Amino acid sequence: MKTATEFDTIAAISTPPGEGAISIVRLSGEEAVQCAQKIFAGQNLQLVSSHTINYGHIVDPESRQEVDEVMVSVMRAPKTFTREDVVEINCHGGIVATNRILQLVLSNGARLAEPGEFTKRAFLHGRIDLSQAEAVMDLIRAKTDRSMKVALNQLDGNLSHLIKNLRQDILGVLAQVEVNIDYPEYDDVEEMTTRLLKEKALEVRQRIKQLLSTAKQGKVLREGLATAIVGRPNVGKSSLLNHLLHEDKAIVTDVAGTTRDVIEEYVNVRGVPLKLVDTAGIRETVDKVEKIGVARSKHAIEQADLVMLVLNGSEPLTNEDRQLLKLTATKKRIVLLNKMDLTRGIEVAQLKELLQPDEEILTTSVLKNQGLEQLEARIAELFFGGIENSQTTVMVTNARHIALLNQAEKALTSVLQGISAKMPVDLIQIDMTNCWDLLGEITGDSYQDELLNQLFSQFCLGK
Ligand SMILES: Nc1nc2c(c(=O)[nH]1)N(C=O)[C@@H](CNc1ccc(C(=O)N[C@@H](CCC(=O)O)C(=O)O)cc1)CN2
Ligand SMILES: Nc1nc2c(ncn2[C@@H]2O[C@H](COP(=O)(O)OP(=O)(O)OP(=O)(O)O)[C@@H](O)[C@H]2O)c(=O)[nH]1
Ligand SMILES: [Mg+2]
Repeated sequence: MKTATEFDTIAAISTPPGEGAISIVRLSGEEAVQCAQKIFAGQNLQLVSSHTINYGHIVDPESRQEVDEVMVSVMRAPKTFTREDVVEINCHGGIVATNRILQLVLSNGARLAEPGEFTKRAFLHGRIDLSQAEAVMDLIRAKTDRSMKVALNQLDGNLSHLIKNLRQDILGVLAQVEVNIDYPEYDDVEEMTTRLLKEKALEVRQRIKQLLSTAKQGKVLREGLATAIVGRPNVGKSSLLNHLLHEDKAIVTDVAGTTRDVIEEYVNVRGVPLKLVDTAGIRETVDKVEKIGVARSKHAIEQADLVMLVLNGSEPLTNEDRQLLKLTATKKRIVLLNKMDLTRGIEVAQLKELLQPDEEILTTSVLKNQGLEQLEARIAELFFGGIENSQTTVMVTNARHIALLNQAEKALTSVLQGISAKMPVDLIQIDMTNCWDLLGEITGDSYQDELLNQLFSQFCLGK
């Protein structure tokens, strides 16, 4: 068998598997048009203008059997997704027709594309850089409008521009340092040179730190804000979870201690991705199973980005409530007075003394569906209040980028340490150059084949 190369004409089904209105079999490479022409009855695809879509039929050249009625797009290099000749066969979306067309293409000069190979070619041919290629995948996987915007922003090259500018700056300084060393014009050239390096290292490190701070927000966008619903037994925690989920996921009864284990669910509240964790009510308990649940609730509080502390508004504050208030005091939290449909039994003034001075209390009745709009608004406010507008700011969301930025930051710290320790300039230069290299790995200005293989293998087939 011939080994696969980056020069082969590749083909894959680019639409999701299964039944659909239309499916696309995509080809890319030098022989894409010729290959499609062999199985196409209609216009001569080798003669049609580029970027046209052409009606016709797919015919098996061996059996002369008609396979499907199709529309075929012909897009010639270089203005294409891969910068190679691209042909897209738009067929009827059945599994059989689509697979047969793929088989025909494969027996007429194309080989099956590896996952992500189309996008890999777009990268190898310089249409997009590595961070943009990674954004393509993020875009497909995006679960909310917000994370979609962040990915699109990265696909548009905004992170790339930022990184490229930083690298340009570093390169400028490195060049200046070379000149100073080779042609010392002044006596204090040594001092001038280190000052230059120091200024630039500080400036770039500041910008890297700023980028890294967006990573935290990005993690929330991707993974959801870990939100623990806590409170003593029977206050309505599971009812609240069910309300936010719009389904009866957790068992709700009037028996205290109903929830025994931690329940985790993902919801989207006004564009905020929440990873909701319903916990067992916390109280001093003798029941062994419940005890374990309580320990897990405490753990859930520790892990949470946000805590919703539910109190029963119809009863006086208990010791458990006070303990929970204490346990969650340092957390970002929303305090809910639930069961407001019943007569009020809680002393609000007393409760207020246990809260932060500016902390609001939300009154709700999950049973009567009251006060829950305000809760949703509060969640959105807490979340977006801490997040900069991602349409204008670049956000770093990718683990590989974060790791490289952290390393680049360390390299700059070494530069600064070297300067304070009065190390020779050429040693300091090494750290600075290292930083330049590390940043280059984000955009793929320098990369190893192994990385490419690993990255693109995570893509969908046909992408
Ligand atoms: N049918 C179809 N739809 C698709 C894609 C595709 O490949 N085929 N895409 C793929 O995933 C996405 C669109 N992305 C694309 C990005 C660049 C180019 C492209 O041809 N770029 C050229 C020329 C641009 C121009 O004409 O101005 C270039 O950048 O040189 C095409 C598609 C989503 N929709
Ligand atoms: N009157 C009133 N009853 C409510 C309200 N919210 C929940 N309940 C009721 O309170 C009882 C307990 O609700 P759950 O949601 O199971 O409470 P929980 O906090 O999950 O309880 P545990 O799992 O035992 O810790 C159920 O009978 C609910 O219908 C409310 O706003 N008003
Ligand atoms: Mg419960």
